[in-house]
Parts: sequence; structure tokens; C-alpha cells
Amino acid sequence: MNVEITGLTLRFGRAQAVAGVDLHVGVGVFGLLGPNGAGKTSLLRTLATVLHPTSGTVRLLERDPRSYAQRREIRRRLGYLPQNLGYYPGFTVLEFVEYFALLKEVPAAQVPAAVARAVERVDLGDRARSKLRTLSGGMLRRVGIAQAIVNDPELVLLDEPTAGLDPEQRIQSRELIRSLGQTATVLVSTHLVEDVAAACGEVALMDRGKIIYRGTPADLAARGAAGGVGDAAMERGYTSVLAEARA
Ligand SMILES: Nc1ncnc2c1ncn2[C@@H]1O[C@H](COP(=O)(O)OP(=O)(O)OP(=O)(O)O)[C@@H](O)[C@H]1O
Repeated sequence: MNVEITGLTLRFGRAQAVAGVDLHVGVGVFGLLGPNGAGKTSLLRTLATVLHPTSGTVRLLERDPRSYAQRREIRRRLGYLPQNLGYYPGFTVLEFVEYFALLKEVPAAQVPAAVARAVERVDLGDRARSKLRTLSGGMLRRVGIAQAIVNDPELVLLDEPTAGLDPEQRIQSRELIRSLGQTATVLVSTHLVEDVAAACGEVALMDRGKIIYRGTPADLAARGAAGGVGDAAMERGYTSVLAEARA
């Protein structure tokens, strides 16, 4: 199992962002759904080793992120697209993705090919030499995905990867996510239920820091038959599971 979490809690002062999560995930695409403030980003940041759990145990890629040496090894093998990715506006797409390749300690001789491949995979080959300040919001999101995958990661954490993408690009990004999921564990946080239906083999629904549902997208959609609210089956499943958990 690439992700093994037991009894995870995460507090920010009095706020409990994650309130006791157990999660074991292997290779494939795993969707994280849930309302604003449910704790999805906090969970992903913990998996990215940028937040330390308040309590509970986390094992990633068979390693313990509390140990410096093992954390470093996890970070080499990890790809993370944060919700808000900071960037240097004067960098070109290639320079930016190369910078992450170096941070992730991709061997120097492999960097140019790895960068070119990542940029091609997000369909930005024709903007490779453009400065980031000249790109659209959707293009910047794709640059963010490129930096996440430049090291061929075994664990990929994507926080709202398709936010701001046009329909064509969303379809392409879902294809990319599915292809990453053939060899890696890919966790995707999203508000777009169509993305989950199209790209994820499994899905979890979070609410108030807890995982209240885990199953296949088809199972979640089927849960809507009993009377959730929404236009699509998956939306009805989502609202029905939430209402049940809150009753
Ligand atoms: N750095 C922080 N300091 C204080 N509280 C925080 C911090 N980060 C998150 N929180 C709180 O933790 C809870 C979970 O937030 P989180 O961002 O993980 O939710 P989310 O499910 O990703 O939401 P969204 O869908 O809006 O992105 C919220 O109540 C939020 O206010």
C-alpha cells in the first residue's frame, strides 16, 4: 500500500481539520470529494509531508515521514499540486518545471528529457518558452501538473487539478490522470463530480474532517436513487450521503 493512514487527526488551534481518518490506498486513481472546509486539502498536505499530524500514524511509499532520511526519499518520489501554487512570474514554463526536477533530485543527465516530457504531457509544448506571467489561469494549472509529474512520481497528490480548465483541457487532464493511475497512487481532490466519474476507480467523501463514505463512483451514484438533490446521478449520491451523515 502506498498510503497507509491510521487515526489521523490534524488541529489548527481549536479547529480540527482532520478528525480521525483511516485510509489505505494502493495503485490507481482515488477521488476525494467533500464540501468546503471538509479537510481535503489538509489531508493532502499531510500526505505531501508539509503538515505534521497532531496524532495518528502515516506511512507513505512504505516509509515513515517522521524520519528525515525517509521523508526526503518520499519527497523524491512524490508529486504534489497544491491548491495555490506559488511561482516566479519571470520563469519560463521550462525553467519552472526544471526547478522542481532539481528540487526532487532527478539525476542531472535526465532533467532535460524529463522536463520536456512533463511539459508535453500537459499539452504546453508550444508555450514551453513563455514566461509564466504571460499564461492564462488554466495554463498555469497545467504547469502545476507538469511540475508534479516531472519525477515520474509513485504517489501523486492533486488538489483541484482541473479547476479553471476549459472542457477540452479537462478531458485531456482526466486522461493524463487515468494514465498516471496505471502505475502510481493518485489522490485527486475535486469539487467536480464529473471528474470523479470519469477518472477515479474509487472515491471517498469527506465531511467535517471525517471520511463518511468510500466506494466506487458507480456505488456513490447509486446512493442517489434514494432521493439526493442534484442534476446528475453522482450529485444526487453526494448530497444523499452527506444528508445521511449529518442526520
Ligand atoms: N492553516 C490553517 N489555519 C487554521 N485553520 C485552517 C488552516 N488550514 C485549514 N484550516 C481549517 O481546517 C478546516 C479544513 O480546511 P481544508 O482546507 O482542509 O478543507 P477543504 O476540504 O480542502 O476545503 P475546500 O473545498 O474549501 O478547499 C477548515 O475549517 C479550515 O478553516
